[in-house]
Amino acid sequence: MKKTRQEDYEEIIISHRKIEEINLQPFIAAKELVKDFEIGDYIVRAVDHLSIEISEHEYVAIIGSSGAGKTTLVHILGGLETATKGDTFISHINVSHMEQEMLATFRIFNVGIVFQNYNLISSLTALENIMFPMQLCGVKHEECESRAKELLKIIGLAERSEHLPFQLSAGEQQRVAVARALANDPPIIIADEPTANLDKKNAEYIGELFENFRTEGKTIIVATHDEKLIKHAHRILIMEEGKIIEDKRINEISFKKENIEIEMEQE
Ligand SMILES: Nc1ncnc2c1ncn2[C@@H]1O[C@H](COP(=O)(O)OP(=O)(O)OP(=O)(O)O)[C@@H](O)[C@H]1O
Repeated sequence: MKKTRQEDYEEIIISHRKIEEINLQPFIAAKELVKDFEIGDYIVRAVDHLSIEISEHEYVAIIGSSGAGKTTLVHILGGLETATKGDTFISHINVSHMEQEMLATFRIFNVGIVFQNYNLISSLTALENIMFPMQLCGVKHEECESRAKELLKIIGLAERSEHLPFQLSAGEQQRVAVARALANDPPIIIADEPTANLDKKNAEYIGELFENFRTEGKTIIVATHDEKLIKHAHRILIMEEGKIIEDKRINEISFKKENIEIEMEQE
């Protein structure tokens, strides 16, 4: 359906502001999502008529076997990917039909993203990588630098600000990526297997950082197999073949958590 000029205008306003500032609570909802990938004549259905609601300040871990659709779902919920069918609402704003450029702007203010492979810009130092999202938002250089330095301190890498990604270990690179995700202080953090390439100590550290962000009020959605992240979650979604087959709040699962850990260790 063609949008009216007013709707276009509202989208532009919304995409350039933080959802908190327009007085809407961070809240994510997906309705009847379907995501198909077409490879020639072959269609892979990665997400299959999936609906979910996530409240603000929830820490949600999405688990499930390889190919279950976790990455695809996290990407759609974070506005990184669009669904083939269905709607995604971030704080009541339907982002499913937003134009790519606007969606990118909306994301940069509202969603911090952490990838498995860090995705740092190799020619920029740790400090510059963290400054980058703020620069995209038009924040003044001094302000970007001071916030980036503050974030480097939080992640314990204040001394490494001038180092390029290749001069940092995997764990350090991921910490920089986490700091970058926080640069614009977004209300939502999404992460896709953020500890997959890290050793136990670094994975624990990322788990603790996420736990801190949760207590600060961020909404966190993480696709993971890692118990060190899952143990901090309020809610666990188990996916299979593009569907959520179990949706458990932490108080329901606390006594069953060991089972989940055992299952995962056996994988
Ligand atoms: N870009 C793509 N093109 C084609 N098929 C894709 C694409 N991305 C994902 N898929 C397919 O969609 C399904 C779900 O993939 P997805 O990466 O979301 O699963 P996952 O649960 O995250 O798996 P893993 O734990 O191995 O990362 C898989 O069958 C995968 O092959």
